[in-house]
Amino acid sequence: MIEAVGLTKRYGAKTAVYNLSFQVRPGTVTGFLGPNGSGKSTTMRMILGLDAPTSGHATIAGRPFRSLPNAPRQVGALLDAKAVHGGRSARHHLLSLAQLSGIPARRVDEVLGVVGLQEVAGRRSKGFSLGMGQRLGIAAALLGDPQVLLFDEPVNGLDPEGILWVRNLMKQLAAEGRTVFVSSHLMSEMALTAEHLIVIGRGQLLADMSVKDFISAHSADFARVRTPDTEPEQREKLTAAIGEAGGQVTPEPDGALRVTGLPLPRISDLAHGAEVRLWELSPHQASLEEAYMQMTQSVVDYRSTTDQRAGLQQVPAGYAPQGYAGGPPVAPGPGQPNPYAQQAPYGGQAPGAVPGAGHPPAQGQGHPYGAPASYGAPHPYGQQPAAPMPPAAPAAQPAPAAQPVAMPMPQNEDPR
Ligand SMILES: Nc1ncnc2c1ncn2[C@@H]1O[C@H](COP(=O)(O)OP(=O)(O)OP(=O)(O)O)[C@@H](O)[C@H]1O
Repeated sequence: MIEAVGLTKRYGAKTAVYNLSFQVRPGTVTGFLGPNGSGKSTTMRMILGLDAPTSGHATIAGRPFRSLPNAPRQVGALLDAKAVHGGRSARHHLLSLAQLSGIPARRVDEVLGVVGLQEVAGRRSKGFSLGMGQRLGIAAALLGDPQVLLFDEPVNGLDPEGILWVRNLMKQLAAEGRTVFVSSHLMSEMALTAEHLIVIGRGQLLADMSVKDFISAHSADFARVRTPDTEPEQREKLTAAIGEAGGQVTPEPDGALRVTGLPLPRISDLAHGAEVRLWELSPHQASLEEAYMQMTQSVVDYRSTTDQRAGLQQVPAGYAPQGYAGGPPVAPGPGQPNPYAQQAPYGGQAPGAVPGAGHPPAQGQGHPYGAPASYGAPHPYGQQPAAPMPPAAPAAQPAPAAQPVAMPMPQNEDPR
């Protein structure tokens, strides 16, 4: 189990984490959510003894990380996939970690197989893609077969197959009774992977509860209603009837109506009474993403503004068709000179060009990781769901936040 008690971290005037208390229990995947800069990585660093708390403490299995005997055999972590010596091959990177922790060398090939990197194990990791680096980081976390695992955005850069694999890996690790604490910004993925959530905003606890409870506590169920597309007056009649009956109607992008505040049979009766035909009337539960957005909208620090393209609205005559309203220059009208005439089309392929080194393999060719053992065949971390976990208590108060930082791996590197 991981436990944080009154964890607080200040960097000068900036409070990154404030009075954070929670437990991450074994046997379930616990998602760690929060907007950019909310303190997730800082919290994980404090749990792993990489940052000292300003006050409060964090323990793993009842002890601070730094006083755990042979910590790499008890705790595995992926914090920053780039924190590897780029000149070292994947195998050598893992071998050096194994040697430092007294882990047998044969375990290296096991974890290379689990993450699907056997084919590139001899390649220097500096040539690895983002996703390959993530896989190497996950391999390092699994090396000591630890009971407690922390993953900071493990699916970052992974392809859909890799994302599915990580999801199943996390669930399997939890089903084996391990403690799995994983941060992610991908809400749809979290909804499929985690059973329990710890949500923070501006360094403070916003929620500590099951995914199911979180969704029902922070969003409303709704009905989707669709009237015949060809008869907009039917839609208007139904909207009016629902409004008069106290329901709230929001148009959906696809033309349907989202109705809250009325049960489905009542909506059906109202439609019948207004002589409106229905093409759809279906119950819906809000997604984790909707619930998360609802809860965290007041603690988001970094918001985009509309791109006004100041000073770029006026495109020189002859460079844009009428009605052009910003964006990159476009092709000239007929009879006008084309300033890009000598350039190859963007993204296009010059006549006679052939794919060179670095192009992805064509369909049917081997995967660059050549990973039958991990991609297709069953591996030790299969597909069983994790066991459920009871909810714990929430708490909260606001505090400031700023820029995210890169994190080193909790291990000794040996740069050559
Ligand atoms: N070493 C540091 N010095 C100063 N400020 C820091 C340091 N590390 C983190 N911070 C600040 O602490 C806050 C929390 O950062 P942290 O990286 O923990 O957030 P996060 O939730 O992991 O963000 P993201 O989701 O973007 O990765 C940010 O405001 C960040 O700028």
